[in-house]
Amino acid sequence: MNSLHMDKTSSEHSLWQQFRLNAMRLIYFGVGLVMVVMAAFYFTDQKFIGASALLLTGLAFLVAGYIYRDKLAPQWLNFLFICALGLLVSISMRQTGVLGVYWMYPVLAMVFFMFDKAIFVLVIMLIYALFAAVTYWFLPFDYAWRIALSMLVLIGVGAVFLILMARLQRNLDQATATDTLTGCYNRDHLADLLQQAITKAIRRKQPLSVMVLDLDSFQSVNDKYGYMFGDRVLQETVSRIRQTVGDKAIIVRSRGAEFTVLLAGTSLNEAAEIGSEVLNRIRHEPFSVKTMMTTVTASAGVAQHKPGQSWDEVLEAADAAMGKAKTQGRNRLKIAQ
Ligand SMILES: Nc1nc2c(ncn2[C@@H]2O[C@H](COP(=O)(O)OP(=O)(O)OP(=O)(O)O)[C@@H](O)[C@H]2O)c(=O)[nH]1
Repeated sequence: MNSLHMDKTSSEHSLWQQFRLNAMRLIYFGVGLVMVVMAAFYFTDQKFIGASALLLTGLAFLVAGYIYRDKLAPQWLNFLFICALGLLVSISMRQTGVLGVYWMYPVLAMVFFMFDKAIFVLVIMLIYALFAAVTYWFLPFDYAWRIALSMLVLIGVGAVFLILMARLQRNLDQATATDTLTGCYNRDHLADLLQQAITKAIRRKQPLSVMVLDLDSFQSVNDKYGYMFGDRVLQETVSRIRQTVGDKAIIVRSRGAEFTVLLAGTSLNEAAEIGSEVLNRIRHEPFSVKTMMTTVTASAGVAQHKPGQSWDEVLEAADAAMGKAKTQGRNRLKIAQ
């Protein structure tokens, strides 16, 4: 039966979010250290105002790096940091001319890691507009247009990188969501899928039922005919479930020979009918591979999501009904009350 410890959503495991977290740690500590070192140079040159500005910003980065070493910092804080860096680079351009340009590129690159998708485009456009304007004001036009163009190239490369990362994440999600033997979803995604199905059902004011189905005495099938034969039985079971519930229903392999089926738009009575049909398809048609053939039965439990119920409560209800079917002799369906 299900053990209900699947509470982390897939987005928390997102490769890109992990990557961002590591990159941000590096950025906070790296930028902080560089600024403190530069502040020391400015102090020795007796440029006290510049040195203080660098020191304060550098310390702010180091403190943020310490506070947000395990989680992403809020977007407003990153926005403040980017504004501060933008300002410092602009002042540096004004004072040192073309030498200040060198700092523009790392600042632009940081924006790619600092902001969520929703506001990233806005921030990168703002910071690009600022740097393009500053370059135009403080440098000859011949320099300015080349620098503005090279910054655009950097942004373009960064954008391609982001798109490739998103694609990689999508492929990875797909691969990790699928059970390689049967092609259904694997149990890691059960919590997310069920939660999404509940949210959708509430929004559409439609019923949602859950069926938990477990093959009976599957160990003896493995023992008698071998693991490979058992594998074929599992694959064939999924195909028989699919023939009954259709392509759109979500089937999750929740354990060895146990499947959880999410039946959107389906009332408890309809779910019971569907469940009985699936059990019939399994029990009446023998499973065969080459010369080996056997009949298999299954036990199932169905439950309908009730208002206010959480995903694990409805799953537990269907699971308990399936457990009852097992204890009452297997090869039957039970309805959760
Ligand atoms: N062939 C095959 N067997 C598997 C796989 N994963 C788990 N199993 C087997 O599935 C069986 C599951 O057994 P259980 O559900 O615990 O018990 P059961 O023998 O089915 O008995 P009941 O569930 O009580 O009716 C175990 O023997 C596992 O070795 C798999 O990927 N392929």
